[in-house]
Amino acid sequence: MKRIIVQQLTKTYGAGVCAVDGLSFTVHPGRVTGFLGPNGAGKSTTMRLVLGLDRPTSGTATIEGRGYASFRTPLRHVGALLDANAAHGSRTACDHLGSLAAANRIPAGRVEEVLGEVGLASVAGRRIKTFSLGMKQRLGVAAALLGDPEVVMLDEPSNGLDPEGIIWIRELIRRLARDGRTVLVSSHLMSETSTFADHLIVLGRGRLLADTPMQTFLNDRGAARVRIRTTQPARLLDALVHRGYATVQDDDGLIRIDGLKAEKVGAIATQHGVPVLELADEQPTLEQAYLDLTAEATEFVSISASKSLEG
Ligand SMILES: Nc1ncnc2c1ncn2[C@@H]1O[C@H](COP(=O)(O)OP(=O)(O)OP(=O)(O)O)[C@@H](O)[C@H]1O
Repeated sequence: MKRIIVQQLTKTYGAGVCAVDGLSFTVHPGRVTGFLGPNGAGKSTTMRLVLGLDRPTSGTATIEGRGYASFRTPLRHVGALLDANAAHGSRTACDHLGSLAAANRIPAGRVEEVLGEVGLASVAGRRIKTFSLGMKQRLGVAAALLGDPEVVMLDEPSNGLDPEGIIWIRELIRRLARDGRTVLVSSHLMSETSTFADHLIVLGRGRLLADTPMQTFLNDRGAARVRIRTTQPARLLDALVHRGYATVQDDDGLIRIDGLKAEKVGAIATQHGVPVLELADEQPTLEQAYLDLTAEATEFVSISASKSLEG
């Protein structure tokens, strides 16, 4: 299977905007690579450069060394969903996919197959302009899958999807990787990315901030945290605060302690004769780890967020 290889990629728009700045990374087959970064970090620009929709100012973005434009039937090698609104609204879903299939020497029967796969079989003859955003997203995914490509790139694929659609796209993404394909998926939704990504590439202001397995990213960035539930929270809180640990108590009596492991908290509880109902180390969330990494690289922070950063 082919890799996406980005080497020293730079894209400057007009006089001042450096959307992508000396970027190098490789997206490998057989796993899902989550592509993360704040608004304006350069994710879409990078994907557009891989697809030959824009020319790099310098550097290269290739499929195993070959530029996208050099493929005579590109959809049989690379499938991508970038903009769900890109399809002509006056065409039917079937016509739209049919013309893509013809241009890429893909058997016409494949159109019906992918429409079924994305759940649009019953609206195949409807004009695309009558589709909801979620339906357009599904059609974009159908176009990406049409040529049974080895490489799949999806930009915000769950945009506009209902809860059932979100589960569907997650499973589809996982399956594409299990098939051995090279899968790059951008998203702003951290909780969702953590359900499908094996590996992460994080951009900030056009530069590479991280290129790492997701579990390593979580372990390296997330602080240790324990949660404990007891019948005597006040007594335990007393003992913990006395030792100088930061604690937070939820309304339902659950206590969270930063910077400690469950073993240590259990020992303190035992020492003070506090009965324990629940005790566990908490896995750091992708959101915490990501915010920690990107705090300094965020181009568009809200006014309240920037005030709290200054404070
Ligand atoms: N055609 C263009 N002309 C001028 N500037 C552009 C153009 N396309 C993108 N940019 C700028 O390049 C930077 C990167 O944009 P890009 O859309 O790649 O970021 P992104 O990470 O995909 O953001 P988002 O998460 O908001 O989709 C931004 O500052 C953006 O304004």
